[in-house]
Amino acid sequence: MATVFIDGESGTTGLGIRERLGALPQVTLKSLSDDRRKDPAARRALMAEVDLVVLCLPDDAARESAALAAELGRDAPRLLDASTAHRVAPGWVYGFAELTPDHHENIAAAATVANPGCYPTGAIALVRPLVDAGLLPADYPLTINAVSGYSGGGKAMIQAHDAAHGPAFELYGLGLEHKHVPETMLYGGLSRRPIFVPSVGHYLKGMLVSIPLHLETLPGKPTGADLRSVLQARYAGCAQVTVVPAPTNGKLEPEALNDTDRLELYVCANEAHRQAVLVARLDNLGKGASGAAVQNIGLMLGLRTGAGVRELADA
Ligand SMILES: NC(=O)C1=CN([C@@H]2O[C@H](COP(=O)(O)OP(=O)(O)OC[C@H]3O[C@@H](n4cnc5c(N)ncnc54)[C@H](OP(=O)(O)O)[C@@H]3O)[C@@H](O)[C@H]2O)C=CC1
Ligand SMILES: CC(=O)N[C@@H](CCC(=O)OP(=O)(O)O)C(=O)O
Repeated sequence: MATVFIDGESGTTGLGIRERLGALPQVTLKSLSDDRRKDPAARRALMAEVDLVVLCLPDDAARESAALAAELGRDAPRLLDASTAHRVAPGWVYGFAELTPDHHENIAAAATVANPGCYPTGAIALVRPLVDAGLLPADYPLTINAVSGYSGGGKAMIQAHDAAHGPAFELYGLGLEHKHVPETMLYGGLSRRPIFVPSVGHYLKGMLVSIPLHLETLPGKPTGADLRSVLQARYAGCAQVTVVPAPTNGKLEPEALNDTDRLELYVCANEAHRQAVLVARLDNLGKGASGAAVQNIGLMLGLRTGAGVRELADA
């Protein structure tokens, strides 16, 4: 039996993890009472009792919590951080299990794992195999467009949209400093900073990440089918990631994978115009947050969660 403490269990991501872990008989969840859940001494004491702590906190609180765990020295539990605080930090393993064919082994062996951002999950899944295959140069001038449901902004944005019927659609991050760009570059294998244009719609959850490409500008002038076969080869056998044929009606909407932990990848190409758009679809609270976290918890604790990657799924 493995013991887990979710620090921030009443937040959006924490609730999703708690719900998923509640269905796993091999895991016992430990909690603090409401009046003690922000008390550093109480959090550190509970950390000493468990195998794994999941941080579902704002970045500053996640750094504070990781420091509390480090104070326990040899008794420190393993950590999985859902925030942005440690995603490109030295010593932390990036928690995108499908990053490379054997990356799930790095997660399984790690003391500290950083769960990916929702947008980078889609962008890295599309880009990294193409960079590794030499079809997309690391310094290609990429643009990444994306739309998310408002739950991506946590409790504050959910309350704002629920209370006041927020804007139907809004571009944001137009200062071009979004917190997800560093991890997208590092784990996407990109040397040139992509232009990232996120947006949020007046719906709860569901995400599309899309990347336009001029095929003639890529090395070897590939077809859309060439790009698709690289993605298919990379994700063959992955339980959560599927390469799907382009929609025949030319449409994709963001909510189709809601309440699943799946990620769908598309290559939508027009060979006459030599243009393509890569698209990733996911539930930002599923594979974009809590679903990925439970996949990583399963790898770290050696549990069968039904969310395996290749060998783990077959074990
Ligand atoms: N929502 C999403 O789609 C995704 C979110 N994330 C990341 O996960 C993390 C959590 O996000 P999310 O769940 O959306 O955020 P929420 O705002 O929904 O929840 C955050 C939780 O942390 C608690 N908290 C804040 N400060 C402290 C503290 N000092 N000590 C203990 N608890 C504290 C809050 O308490 P209180 O209830 O009192 O406010 C709240 O319950 C963030 O870093 C976010 O960036 C990652 C991927 C996707
Ligand atoms: C709609 C919305 O506001 N989305 C959030 C990202 C959500 C998320 O992924 O947060 P992490 O960085 O912790 O992964 C944003 O753009 O800041």
